[in-house]
Amino acid sequence: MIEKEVLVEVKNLKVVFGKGKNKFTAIDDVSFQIFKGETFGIVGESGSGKTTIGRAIMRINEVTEGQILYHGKSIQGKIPKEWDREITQKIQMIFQDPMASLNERAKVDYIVSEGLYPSKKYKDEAERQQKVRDALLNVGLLPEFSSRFPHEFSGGQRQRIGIARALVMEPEFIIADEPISALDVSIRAQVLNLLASLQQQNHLTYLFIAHDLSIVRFITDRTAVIYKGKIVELAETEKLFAHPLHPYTRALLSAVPEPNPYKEREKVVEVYDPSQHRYDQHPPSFIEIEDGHFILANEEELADYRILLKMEGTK
Ligand SMILES: Nc1ncnc2c1ncn2[C@@H]1O[C@H](COP(=O)(O)OP(=O)(O)OP(=O)(O)O)[C@@H](O)[C@H]1O
Repeated sequence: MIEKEVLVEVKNLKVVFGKGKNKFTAIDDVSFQIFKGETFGIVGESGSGKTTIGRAIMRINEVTEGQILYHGKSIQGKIPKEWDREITQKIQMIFQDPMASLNERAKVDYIVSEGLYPSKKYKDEAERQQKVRDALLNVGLLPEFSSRFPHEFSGGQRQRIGIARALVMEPEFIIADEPISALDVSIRAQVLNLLASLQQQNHLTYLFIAHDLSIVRFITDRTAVIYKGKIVELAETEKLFAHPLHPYTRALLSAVPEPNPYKEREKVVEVYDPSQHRYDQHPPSFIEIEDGHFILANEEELADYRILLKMEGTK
């Protein structure tokens, strides 16, 4: 087996918002690794905690318990200044809504440079401007656009500006939080293809957050399925789609429209009922059921899943 280099490791992450009666556990004991060069997907319905995980890695959301490691080193709490600067540069985020995430009063030049200014990654003004021009070109925009304001652009172009803002930092790891879901259906594929080619050119690693399974299937290598703050299943994307084990994953997948209209009629949409698990007496843990395939289950369920896997394997 090829040894995979772990770039990001999230260990037993817990994020709790609020205090006292308003306390809300948004992320509960979540663990996963992201390998260098891959696209790792997190998929789940609205409010399941996808963005909270991304924001915890970006150090926007505070970690209540657990650890986040980058290249094996902690990125939380009190860390050396040099390391802080390095991860601020290397980890970038692309946001969901390009209409809301760009400063309307600033020109593109300033928006794209925002991360550059404190990073000291350029020696003079000419070099900074050159970096902005290169970033714009890399995302398929004209360098002259740097003197315009966000309102002069379409949704797709604005998202390209958001991508340029991340790219100009020469990142290694990009968290893309539903980067195309706010865009017109007609331009989604262009932006996805742009992200894919930038990954190739710049050897990037992506954490791709989405609720749309067909996009996840298209772009990710491995996928984690999240339900109410817990990852219920994680596997190579093709495997997950071919042999989903957890009832929540099965329900999610059963709701995806089939490309073949004749097959659609035969398809049974499964409904997930969380009360089917008897976790009061036998709590679950996140277990590797086969190589690289993890599932949230207790002992009893695990035995059932093993049988299911064997049956699917012999089909
Ligand atoms: N700063 C906060 N304070 C209190 N609750 C929060 C905060 N941020 C997020 N939450 C709550 O945590 C839960 C998870 O939110 P999160 O945004 O991570 O979900 P999501 O899966 O990304 O959903 P969406 O697809 O709608 O963005 C939600 O119930 C949300 O209301």
